[in-house]
Amino acid sequence: MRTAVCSIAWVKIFDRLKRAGVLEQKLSRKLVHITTGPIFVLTWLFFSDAPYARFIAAAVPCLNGIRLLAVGSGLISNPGLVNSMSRSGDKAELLRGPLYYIAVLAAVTVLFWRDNPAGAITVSMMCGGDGLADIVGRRFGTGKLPWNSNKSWAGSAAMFFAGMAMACGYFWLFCSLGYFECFPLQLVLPYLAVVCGACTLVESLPVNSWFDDNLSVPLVAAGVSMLVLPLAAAAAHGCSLPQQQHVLQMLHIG
Ligand SMILES: Nc1ccn([C@@H]2O[C@H](COP(=O)(O)OP(=O)(O)OP(=O)(O)O)[C@@H](O)[C@H]2O)c(=O)n1
Ligand SMILES: C/C(=C\CO)CCC[C@H](C)CCC[C@H](C)CCCC(C)C
Repeated sequence: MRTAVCSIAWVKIFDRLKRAGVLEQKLSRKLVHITTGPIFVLTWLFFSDAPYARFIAAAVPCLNGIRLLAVGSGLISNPGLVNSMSRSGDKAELLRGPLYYIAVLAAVTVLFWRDNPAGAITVSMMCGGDGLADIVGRRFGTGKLPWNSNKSWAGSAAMFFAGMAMACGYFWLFCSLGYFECFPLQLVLPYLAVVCGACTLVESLPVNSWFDDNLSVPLVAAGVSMLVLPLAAAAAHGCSLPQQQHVLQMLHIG
């Protein structure tokens, strides 16, 4: 309940800052994008160990989703929310990017929760990575990517390193709190780099008009994490490359 109230208050704070002229619309929207997901992941730490805790936590994005559905479809009028969450001021936009974002938060909460790093990695790439790509790319993105003139090397580099830094932070935090097995960070880093690299590549493709970044990036982050994290675990337990391939075969991937 407290988290649900805080989520509304958090979005309102950015709306006020935008109205006061402290933040411009695009930046305010991106800061909401960058901060809400990662703060929500931190609230997971306040839940009990009960098996149903993840479902209670997932109620927060679900309630926000119902609110977006109601406003986006015109059932409820909330011009403030429409202005701060949409690019063009069109309420129907709430039913795309922002709704996908919330659906991803609900899905990773239920599917991965605190015991699978894939969840925190997915949120890191969708929020920290994709969000910073926009902020850095718009300001310093003069060198454009050869395969997409809308995206830049600076934006993609920011996405890769910001996503990776955030994922490492969560990895360290969740390990120190005993939610998943601690491996040396230098061992996990190459595997994490594969996940972040794949997400960065997908985000850079010129497919955004029909495949929203808030869907493509999390899908790739979760999928590749599930593929490489067992390998990282196997390597941490001293398995050789052939043994790691055996892990893949056991997962029906090799
Ligand atoms: N790898 C990237 C990603 C983004 N950008 C910059 O950030 C802007 C917005 O990118 P993006 O978020 O993909 O665009 P939209 O989907 O239109 O915006 P939003 O995510 O806010 O919906 C781009 O035009 C570009 O200037 C960039 O330079 N390099
Ligand atoms: C603008 C957004 C995405 C477009 O790319 C982000 C939309 C954010 C939502 C409207 C609010 C989401 C709230 C979270 C589910 C919970 C946050 C909890 C917390 C305590 C801040």
